[in-house]
Amino acid sequence: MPTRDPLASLYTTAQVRAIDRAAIDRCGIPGFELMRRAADAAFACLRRRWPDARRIGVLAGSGNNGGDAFLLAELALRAGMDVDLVALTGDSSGDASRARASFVEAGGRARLAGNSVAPVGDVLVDGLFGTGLKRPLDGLAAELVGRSAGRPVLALDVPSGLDADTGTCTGACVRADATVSFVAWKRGLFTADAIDQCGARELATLDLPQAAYEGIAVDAELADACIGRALPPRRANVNKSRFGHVLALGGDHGYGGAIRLTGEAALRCGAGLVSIATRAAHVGAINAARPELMARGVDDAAALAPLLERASVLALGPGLGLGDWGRRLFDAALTSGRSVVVDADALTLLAEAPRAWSADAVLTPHPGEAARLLGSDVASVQRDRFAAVRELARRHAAVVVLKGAGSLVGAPDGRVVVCPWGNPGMASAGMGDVLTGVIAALLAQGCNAWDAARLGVALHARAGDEAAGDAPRGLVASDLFVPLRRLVNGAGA
Ligand SMILES: NC(=O)C1=CN([C@@H]2O[C@H](COP(=O)(O)OP(=O)(O)OC[C@H]3O[C@@H](n4cnc5c(N)ncnc54)[C@H](O)[C@@H]3O)[C@@H](O)[C@H]2O)[C@@H](O)CC1
Ligand SMILES: [K+]
Repeated sequence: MPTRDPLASLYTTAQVRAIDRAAIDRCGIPGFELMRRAADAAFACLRRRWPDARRIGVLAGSGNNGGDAFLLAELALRAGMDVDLVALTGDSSGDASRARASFVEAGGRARLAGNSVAPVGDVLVDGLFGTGLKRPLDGLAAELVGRSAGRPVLALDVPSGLDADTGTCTGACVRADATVSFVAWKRGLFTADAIDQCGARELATLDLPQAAYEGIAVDAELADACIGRALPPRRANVNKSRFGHVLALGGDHGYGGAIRLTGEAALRCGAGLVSIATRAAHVGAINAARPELMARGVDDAAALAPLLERASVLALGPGLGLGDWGRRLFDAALTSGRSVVVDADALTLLAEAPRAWSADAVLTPHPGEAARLLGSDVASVQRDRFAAVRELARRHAAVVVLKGAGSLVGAPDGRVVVCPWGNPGMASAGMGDVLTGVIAALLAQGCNAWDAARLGVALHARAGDEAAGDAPRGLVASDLFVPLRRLVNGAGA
C-alpha cells in the first residue's frame, strides 16, 4: 500500500471523526489527551505567530472545539497572559466539560456570551465550532462572530461557521488570520469561501500513530507541482517532433487574443509545434506578435482537415463563439479522434450535446460552465464543489478541472486533487485561455490526461502567484508566460 502523505491527504469530516475514534478506541489515546495535544499545538502556533500578544480573547463553544479553547486558555493563563474567555453556553459536554473545569481550577473565569459581550484581547482564539457544525451560524453565535471582527484571529481546527466538508459558509463565519487544524486536513479548508476565511493553514497531527489512519480512505489530495515524475528532463538528442503538435482552435471575430494566449501558453510550456486555427482576419496579427505560432485562417471549415490531420493534441474553445463557424470547428475537432482540452464556448456546445471520447479528454469549466454541463446553477455547483467535479467527471467520462478559488481536478474514477495555489489577480480575462494551453502542452509532451490536468492547474496557479507577488490587482494573463517556463522546467518543485 502506498505511504500516505499526511500533509497532502484531505479528508471529509466523517473520515476525520473516524480517525479520532480509531485513535481513542484502537490506539488507546484518551479523547481528553487528544484535546490537550490540540491545545498545546494551537498555543505554540499562537506564540509563534503573535509573539508580542499579552492579552488573548477566547471564544468557546459547547462542544469539543470549545474544549480545545478552554485548554488553550488554561495554557495562556499559566504562561501569565491576560485571558478573556467568552463561552457561548453555560455548560459544556463530554471531554469539553472536563476542559472547562480544568480552566476554572487554574483560576480562569468564563464570561457568558450575551448582549454586547465581546472578548477583549490582542489576538482572538476562535473555539466556537469545529467539525461538529450542523447548520449556518445564527442568533447569539452569529452576533458574537460579528462583534469579534477586526482583530487578529487564530481559528481552532476550522474557522467557526465554515463547513469543513465543502468550504462554504452560508451564515456568519469567522475570518481567521491563521487556522491550526487537528489530526488531518479537512478537505473544505482548501476551496470556495475557505480561501478567504482560513488565513494561513497549519496542520497539527497530534502525534497520532499510523494505525489511527489505517483503513480510513483519503477523500482527496493536495496538488503538487513535481513536474519531474510526469515530464522528465529532456534528452539532448531530440527534435521538436518528440514534443507534440498542439492545434488551438478558436478566436471568432473579436476574440483573436483568446486563442493566441492559448497557443503561446502551449509554446511556453514546451509543446514542439503549435498551430492556430482561427478567423483569417486574425492571422496577420498573431503571426506578427508571435511568429513561432503557425496561425491559419479557417473561415472555410474545409481548410481545417489538414490541420487536424497534423495535430497530436487539440486545445478547443477559447473565443470559439456559439455561431455556425464555432459549431463547425467544434464538430470537426471532436470527430478527429485527437486528445483534446475542451474549454470556454466549446463547453457550452458540449453541454448541448455530450460526446463520447476516443482519446484523452480534459474539460476545464468555471462554475458557470460547470452548471451548464450539469444542468444546474452556479450556486448548486459552488455549494459542494467536490460533488460537482466528481459528477462532471463521471457523467462526461473525462478528467475535469473545476476552476475558481481552490481549483479541483476530478477523474471519472472519483479521484480528486485540490490546488492550494492561486490568487484573486487570476480572476481576469485570458487566464483560462492560458490554462488550456498549459494542459494541452503537457498532453502533447506525453502526460496522460490526469497528470496533464493536475500538473497544469498547479503550474498555472503557481505561475500566477509568482507573477502577482503581493500585487494581484492588474495581473494579466500573459504575465504568466515567464514563470510558467521556469516552473515547467522543474523550478520550485
Ligand atoms: N477527540 C476528538 O474527537 C477530538 C476533537 N477535537 C475538536 O473537537 C471538534 C469537534 O467537536 P464536536 O464534535 O464536539 O463539535 P463542535 O465542538 O464543532 O460543535 C458541537 C456543538 O455545537 C453545536 N452546534 C453545531 N452547529 C451549531 C450552530 N450552527 N449553532 C449553534 N450550535 C451549534 C452542537 O449541537 C454541539 O453542541 C473538532 O473540530 C476539534 O476542534 C480536538 O480536540 C482533537 C480531538
Ligand atoms: K473554530
